[in-house]
Amino acid sequence: MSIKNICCLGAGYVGGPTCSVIAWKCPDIKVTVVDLSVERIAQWNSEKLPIYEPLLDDVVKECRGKNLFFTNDIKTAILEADLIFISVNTPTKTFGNGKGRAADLKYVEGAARMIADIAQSDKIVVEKSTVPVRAAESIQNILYANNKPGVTYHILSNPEFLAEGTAINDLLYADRVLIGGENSGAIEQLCKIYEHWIPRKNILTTNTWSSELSKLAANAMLAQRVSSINSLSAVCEATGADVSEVARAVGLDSRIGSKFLQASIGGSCFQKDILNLVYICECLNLPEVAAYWQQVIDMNEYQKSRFTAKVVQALFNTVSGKNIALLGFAFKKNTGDTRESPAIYVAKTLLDEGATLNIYDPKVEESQIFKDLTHPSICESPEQVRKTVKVCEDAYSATKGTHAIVVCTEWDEFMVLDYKKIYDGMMKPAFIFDGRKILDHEKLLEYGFHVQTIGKQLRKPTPPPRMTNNHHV
Ligand SMILES: NC(=O)C1=CN([C@@H]2O[C@H](COP(=O)(O)OP(=O)(O)OC[C@H]3O[C@@H](n4cnc5c(N)ncnc54)[C@H](O)[C@@H]3O)[C@@H](O)[C@H]2O)C=CC1
Ligand SMILES: O=C(O)[C@H]1O[C@H](OP(=O)(O)OP(=O)(O)OC[C@H]2O[C@@H](n3ccc(=O)[nH]c3=O)[C@H](O)[C@@H]2O)[C@H](O)[C@@H](O)[C@@H]1O
Repeated sequence: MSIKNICCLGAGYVGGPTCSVIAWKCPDIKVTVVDLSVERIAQWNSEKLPIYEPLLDDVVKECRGKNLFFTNDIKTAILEADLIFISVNTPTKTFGNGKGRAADLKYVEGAARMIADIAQSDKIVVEKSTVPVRAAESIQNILYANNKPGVTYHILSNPEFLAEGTAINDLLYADRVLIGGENSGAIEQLCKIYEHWIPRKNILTTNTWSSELSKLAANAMLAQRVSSINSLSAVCEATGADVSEVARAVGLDSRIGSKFLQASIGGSCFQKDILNLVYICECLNLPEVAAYWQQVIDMNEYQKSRFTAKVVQALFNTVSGKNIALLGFAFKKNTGDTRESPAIYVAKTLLDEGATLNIYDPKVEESQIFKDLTHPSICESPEQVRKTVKVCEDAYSATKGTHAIVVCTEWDEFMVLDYKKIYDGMMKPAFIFDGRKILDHEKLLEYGFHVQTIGKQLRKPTPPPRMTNNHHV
């Protein structure tokens, strides 16, 4: 038997792009993506997709209505499917045991219960969400606790390694696809799907627990590199070394490699997975291992707070009553996702210090910015946030009349702005804080900006020419 019908539970940043690519590459397979959210499914069926991801629109347009469907009819989709991906969210728990660290598996459990309630025939159930090691065991227990006679489930782990902003390319040209499981027949069926476009040598099969742990390990090691270079950026600022030069020199060692060595104001999505890894290590009574990975998270937090403290300090230790422009709100370029975005931290700190903010991001909706900044964990007074934050249409209107600019996301368009024009429209002295190291700092200094960035000391701006008698007309 080969797979003819796929259902994906969860139409998010993973379920949507992954299933769109599967549908595109496997025209003989019907792919149905379902979600509990009526609004999200309506967006997937509209002209404006619920997530921004380069190339995604093209792939969806190519397949939607042919062999790719988005629906809230979860029941029919599960009944028809031979294979079901669980791609639901696994956020950090906000309550009870493991609060603030453990992954909240309620959505995974909910998905497993739905399958158990609805399924009438054999299913391959594929865990695509990022989960703690041995989560597949819990899924299996739920499925078999409600077992109907004659229905067999095979549970596989198939973690996703795509990064937002490059999801389609990551899916099309994956370094590897990882499939963990115990049933060789089920593994083979999933391999066959990927083999439509991924060379067999790049499809790795392991036992279930190795697969689950490899996902957390990959994210932990990526995060560790970012934390390592960020820690060195502080040393650079204190010594006169330049972190970009250090990263280049270090990265040319083929054992180290040059990717993922970009110092910045701090990372994102990683955080929930490393927190989860730390929690698992503690539960396994491995405190030294837990402390090791905790330090990776702590360094990320330190980087955010260090950068924001520098902003306040440079602005004469007070931002109260000052108007500051935040360029970028997404956690990285080419996505509208703001989950764990360092911009939220920067905005919160500046608002707490009494600043007013103008925020501009090319892809984050105004409603999302206010949702993030008025979240109870961020602010006590949503009214106050609404009074002190303005979401702007473009970078020029956001920066006009402000005392300072903070670049929070590395959007390409921020590199090519007319900074002379921006400087002229700002209060003086005009400050710019490049949290992503994307701007031409020497040019900015020439225009008269006070410039600060990560991992590099910059000289003072050239002072304006002194007035002499010759200048009087
Ligand atoms: N965002 C990313 O770049 C990556 C995320 N992951 C992992 O993939 C998983 C999903 O992440 P995202 O897609 O970003 O989350 P998301 O929050 O964008 O999407 C999850 C969707 O699942 C839906 N959902 C929850 N319970 C459901 C149920 N029982 N039936 C149907 N739909 C249900 C939610 O309504 C939501 O729309 C997480 O475990 C995440 O850690 C893995 C690799 C990359
Ligand atoms: O499991 C996940 O959620 C995904 O997490 C990351 O993907 P993502 O968070 O989308 O984006 P990254 O490109 O990894 O960036 C994460 C953060 O680190 C920052 N970063 C990244 C690289 C770098 O060199 N420096 C740096 O500061 C980015 O700006 C961003 O804020 C991983 O790269 C994916 O492989 C993984 O599938």
